[in-house]
Amino acid sequence: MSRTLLAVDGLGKTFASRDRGEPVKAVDDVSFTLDQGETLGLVGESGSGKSTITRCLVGLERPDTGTVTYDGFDVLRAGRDERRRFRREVQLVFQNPYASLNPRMTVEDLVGEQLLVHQGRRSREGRRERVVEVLEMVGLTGAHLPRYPAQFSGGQRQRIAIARALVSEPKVLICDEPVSALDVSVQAQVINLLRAMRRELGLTVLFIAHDLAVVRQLCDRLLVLKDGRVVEEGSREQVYGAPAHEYTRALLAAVPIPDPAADRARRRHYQESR
Ligand SMILES: Nc1ncnc2c1ncn2[C@@H]1O[C@H](COP(=O)(O)OP(=O)(O)OP(=O)(O)O)[C@@H](O)[C@H]1O
Repeated sequence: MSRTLLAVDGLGKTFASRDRGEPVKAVDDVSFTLDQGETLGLVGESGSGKSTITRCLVGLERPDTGTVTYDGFDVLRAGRDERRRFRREVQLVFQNPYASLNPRMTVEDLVGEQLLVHQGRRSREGRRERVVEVLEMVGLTGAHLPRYPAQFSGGQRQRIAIARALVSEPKVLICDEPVSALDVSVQAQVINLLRAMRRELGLTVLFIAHDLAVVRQLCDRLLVLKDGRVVEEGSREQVYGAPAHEYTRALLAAVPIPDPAADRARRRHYQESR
């Protein structure tokens, strides 16, 4: 039986309105679990509450209600040691690699900093060795160590951000729209990298996105959010094959989703008709 690594129960967050109108219920009684080894997609349009959930999960926002449990302990009320463990084992990859990487730091320092924070015992040489190892895992090399973020393309910067997240050997990766700031041609490369990392490192992934075509390529299970509430939850096959909620059907209708089975059937039909 699979083991639950992260559990969110009854999460709620209301903000005072930015324009002095009605308060905004950004997250409304959201519950879900993330099992070890699985990739769960959190999807919904802009404003559906995805970022607020992520921010509550990693402690950047304090929820009004609910609990977040990681590997058996209550994250929001954890002691120092448990909080440190959570910060090491649960890593984030953000949407925008242009904003998330400090432009004044070299690749060696950007990635190595995470080792200092989480595993301070290593020597400078030991850190460099591990940084090179993880750069090679994401398709970069030791030659990139002295370079600055501005010397890289968007896709390469996201590889650096992924290396930074992976260097402390996390168990869970939370990816908040990790490819939506990238060109479509580069998106596929980064998705393939994430897929390979997940397989090779046995990672558990929470993948947040508004693009259902991207989510389909990666996720085993999906949670569809609307106005801060979960309106649909199911396996990839269920949600894409037979969406139960009107809102999910509308989301699916709005994006061209590649469907290999339908493409094969169309090709067969074409060949047979010739
Ligand atoms: N600090 C804040 N103050 C007031 N309202 C906020 C705040 N943060 C978020 N909201 C509101 O909460 C709702 C959910 O926002 P959130 O950013 O979580 O959605 P999202 O699905 O991540 O959208 P996006 O994809 O655009 O980031 C929105 O209506 C947003 O305007």
